[in-house]
Amino acid sequence: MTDHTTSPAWISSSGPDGDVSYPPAPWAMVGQLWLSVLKLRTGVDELRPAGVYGVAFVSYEPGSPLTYSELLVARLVPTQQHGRCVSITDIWVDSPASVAGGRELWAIPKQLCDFELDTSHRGPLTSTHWSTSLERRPIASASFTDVSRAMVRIPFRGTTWQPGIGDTDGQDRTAALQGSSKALPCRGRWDFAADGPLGWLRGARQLASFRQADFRMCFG
Ligand SMILES: CC(=O)CC(=O)O
Repeated sequence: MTDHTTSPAWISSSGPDGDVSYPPAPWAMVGQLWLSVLKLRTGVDELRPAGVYGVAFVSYEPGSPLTYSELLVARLVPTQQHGRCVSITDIWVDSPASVAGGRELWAIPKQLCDFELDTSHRGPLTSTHWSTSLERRPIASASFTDVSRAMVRIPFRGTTWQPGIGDTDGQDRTAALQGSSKALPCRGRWDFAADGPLGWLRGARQLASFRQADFRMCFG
């Protein structure tokens, strides 16, 4: 994890994990993303109803203003102003600056956890294993094999909508995202710890997985 905090334009914050500074919006990020789409039969609460969810591991790499790992769960929600938006229900990163920036700029409810990432290449094939834990207790792990690096770059765009949180004084926030990546379906297998914060996804049916290799994204 590398936080570059020298620019005076960065925003200082006494975030939930101590004093940090983070870049102003938008964030121009580069990295790697692995996403699986799951169908949850039984809702958990108002924010997590039955339906289709995306669960992803992301590595924001050098070239990004903040570098960190991320685990997120999101679903599509209808909004009046922006149509269907991505809404993140659960998210962890390993950068206190990213926690503060995500929460204060966009109401993204980031928390901290620990990550392990292991990636290896054989020819065009990439094999990847991710795991996460919170105070040594597992949250989720996943393994993927993909050939996305061999794909041509294709554009993507979207909008996130987040319900208000304390860090935004209860105000909803939206953020535009757009970029490009080398994206293809891949093989993915997830395990959610039964007694962890994503245990509610254990029974969800996995529908498909995708890898976005070498993405470039402008967020916010
Ligand atoms: C730029 C971002 O905040 C994206 C994320 O970390 O989810």
